[in-house]
Amino acid sequence: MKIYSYTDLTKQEVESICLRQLEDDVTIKERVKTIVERVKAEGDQALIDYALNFDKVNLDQLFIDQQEIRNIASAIPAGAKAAIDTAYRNIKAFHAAQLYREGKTETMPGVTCWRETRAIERVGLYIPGGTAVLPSTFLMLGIPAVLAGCKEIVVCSPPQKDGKTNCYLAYVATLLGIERIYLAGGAQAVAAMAWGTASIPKVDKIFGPGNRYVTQAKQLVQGTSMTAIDMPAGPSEVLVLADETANSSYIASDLLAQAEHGIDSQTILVATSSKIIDETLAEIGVQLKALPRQDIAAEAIKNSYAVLVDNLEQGMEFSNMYAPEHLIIASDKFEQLIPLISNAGSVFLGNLTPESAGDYASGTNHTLPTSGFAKAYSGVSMDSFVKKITFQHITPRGLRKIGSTVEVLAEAEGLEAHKNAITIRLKENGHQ
Ligand SMILES: NC(=O)c1ccc[n+]([C@@H]2O[C@H](COP(=O)([O-])OP(=O)(O)OC[C@H]3O[C@@H](n4cnc5c(N)ncnc54)[C@H](O)[C@@H]3O)[C@@H](O)[C@H]2O)c1
Ligand SMILES: N[C@H](CO)Cc1c[nH]c[nH+]1
Ligand SMILES: [Zn+2]
Repeated sequence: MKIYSYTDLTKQEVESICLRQLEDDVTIKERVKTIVERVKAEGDQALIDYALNFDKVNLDQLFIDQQEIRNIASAIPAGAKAAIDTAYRNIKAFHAAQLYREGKTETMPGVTCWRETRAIERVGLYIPGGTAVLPSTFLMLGIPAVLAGCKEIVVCSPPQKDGKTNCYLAYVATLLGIERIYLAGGAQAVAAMAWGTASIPKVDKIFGPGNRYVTQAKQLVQGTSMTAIDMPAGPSEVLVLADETANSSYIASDLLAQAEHGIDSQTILVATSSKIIDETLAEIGVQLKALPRQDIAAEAIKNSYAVLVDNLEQGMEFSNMYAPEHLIIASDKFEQLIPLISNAGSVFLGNLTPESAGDYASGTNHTLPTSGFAKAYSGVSMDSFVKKITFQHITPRGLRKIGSTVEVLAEAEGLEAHKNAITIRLKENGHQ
């Protein structure tokens, strides 16, 4: 882990840290373009070939059906079933609370405007399954999709070694009432959902996190097919902002939790003293040894940073520039920092609030913007699965009230037909 002093960094150095530019980004872009083009041209056959190539699985069918999902789900251990049930309830409660009906506004007497919500009809959920299968992501995407009332929910996840999916994912499918899981991963799954293949239906919007291939593919299909995406939700990131009230063992555990996702995870420690940084690095060394995925985590930590700041406010200034997917404020003084947060995907307050709680079970969504996109995007929520359609209605009184305003503005823009759409109505209704 490289250690910097914030005050010694030049503006360019800060910008370069915030860029998270990884060396082979260009190669990934080219590889993804080839994969996407091939799926578009060859459909299912390309998916079968890529499953063999990347996932080392020979597939004779690209999905598992409801009966098979039920069979696989029945093997889930009781403890895991109970934990998934609890997470399901909490995530559902938090998302259901986001469902509210807006009122109507009378902008002028007789001119009424309002919005109504409609579900996006066909949604595609990508559930990562490369280095780890993530049933938690299935909950995070499936619960709001079902609550929103999406008619068709297409689920893709990489095939596992036995050419199927695991019991945790299958159990979540039964909870959500999803009857089919498509066995496709990576950029090829994203391309399949964007254009459709003989087996996998085309969708209107693709959701879900994934590695750099998945994230790049989502960004590519967004610009080239009639498919929207939730946001770029790539390799996991955490920024821990710590002061002397923090516990270095906890900080180390939070950094390692995201580091174990993949070697390109970004784990940043911003601390108000070098003592915290030194103690955390020592703790990381100790805790790493006990991790089954220590090689992955060690590599991610090696590529990460610690930044020494003068105080928490300066730390927030850096954090806002970095715009982390997850921000943990490891300080008892978190209350006073909340108003200073302008860019972050999801925030974890105080020393007893680990990111893992939000990753799995507290209720908030863990599908969040990475790579600095937290400056402009929100994480997945109920809003992601719906469109808001505006409506308006004008009465005779309203027409009289608003008529001349529209006529004058249309004339100012030189758009006579626009003006006439008002004038003709005013005349017919005897007002001019
Ligand atoms: N931002 C978020 O909200 C969020 C949430 C959860 C997970 N994540 C991230 O999701 C990622 C999951 O990654 P993963 O790899 O475990 O699973 P994944 O499902 O995203 O990717 C696996 C697929 O990648 C493809 N692939 C692998 N190597 C390839 C290569 N050399 N060329 C082309 N394609 C290749 C394969 O098709 C494979 O099936 C992690 O980086 C994790 O940090 C992010
Ligand atoms: N930390 C991930 C989001 O970046 C979500 C996750 C799923 N499982 C464990 N963690
Ligand atoms: Zn995580």
